Amino acid sequence: MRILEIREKTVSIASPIANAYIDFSKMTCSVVAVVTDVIHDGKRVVGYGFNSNGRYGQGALMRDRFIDRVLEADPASLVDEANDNLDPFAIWNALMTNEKPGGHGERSVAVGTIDMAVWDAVAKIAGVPLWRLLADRFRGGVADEKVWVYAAGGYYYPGKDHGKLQDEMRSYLDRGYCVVKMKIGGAPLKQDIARIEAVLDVVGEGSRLAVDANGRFDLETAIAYAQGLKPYNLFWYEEAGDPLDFALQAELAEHYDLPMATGENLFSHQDARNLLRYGKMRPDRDWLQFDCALSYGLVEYLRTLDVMQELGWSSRRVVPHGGHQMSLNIAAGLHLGGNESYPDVFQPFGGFADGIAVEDGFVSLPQIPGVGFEAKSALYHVMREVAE
Ligand SMILES: O=C([O-])CC(=O)C(=O)O
Ligand SMILES: [Mg+2]
Repeated sequence: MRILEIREKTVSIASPIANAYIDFSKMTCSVVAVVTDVIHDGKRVVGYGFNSNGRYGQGALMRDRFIDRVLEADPASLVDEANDNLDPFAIWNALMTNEKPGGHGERSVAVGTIDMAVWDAVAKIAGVPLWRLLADRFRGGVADEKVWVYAAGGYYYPGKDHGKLQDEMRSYLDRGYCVVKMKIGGAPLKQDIARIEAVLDVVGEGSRLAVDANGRFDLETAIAYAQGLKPYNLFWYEEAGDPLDFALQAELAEHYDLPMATGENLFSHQDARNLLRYGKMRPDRDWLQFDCALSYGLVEYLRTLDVMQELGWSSRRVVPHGGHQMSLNIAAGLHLGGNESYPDVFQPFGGFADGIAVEDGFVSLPQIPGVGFEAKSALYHVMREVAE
């Protein structure tokens, strides 16, 4: 059993939307195909992956060094004999050969995307959905049958008035979501408060609305927003300050005792550990948003979950960023708290399998082998082209 080829194609996910920090007018995303020599039911097993929005395509890094390290490794060293399958941990070690620690930069995105495709292949070779494989290998066979999801959107874009923002949020509720998320920090506080009130008119209660500042604020602004947001009792206040400014996060906790969330831009278990050690995040109410596709993949995610456990955090406090099916599988198989969803933006990479409806804020899982990409036809169409 061996990997024959790893292909990458960078595709556009450009759109006119903006958060408080970036616009997505030139956003791209890597799609990866890991082609194996395994034939199942007359068909070659190919694993697929893609990186989450917000970081750009990583084809150059993959071609410069990561892909060759896997292809040049002794194929026997990449096989897990006990499970008669490819070994994602050995493949991860091959990917990271001659990489120094620290300075995680964006190589974690390149590795995370390839790792996603490896796990897709591994679950396909095993003939089971990835969430089932993860529950069997790491959680004594117990998987969640459904996963809580929230609808992320509420971006800034030209001409988006309160009416359009309200229509967007109403359409998420109509599609079965109970909690929605909107951007803040791209307009002055007063205007953002008016946007929040407009959305609350639609969703009803603050407990059904999360807000995301995308790391825009300095401490003073973060505190001013905290004070402005407090009366609304929101679901969470996300990424107020720079993702690596743990002192800001810790200080903000002195001014805001309601739930906060962060972590989507921490790309390693060491960075996650620093957040939990120094950021004064509170395990009884705060949320962590580490995204495997950006942070060295599932092999590293298992380490991050271990770090959380060591520091007294339940895995139920993680709701990953990225709105992708890989995290949905991890959420169900490894007992996370839920998953982000982008019902409308970042298509065809956002959203879940065709025909799986959101009911009372929960989705069920695809039953096909692998991550489930083949059950989302618009996405699979893009992926298949990379393998062909
Ligand atoms: O706008 C973005 O970069 C995405 C984001 O922060 C999120 O989904 O939480
Ligand atoms: Mg965010």
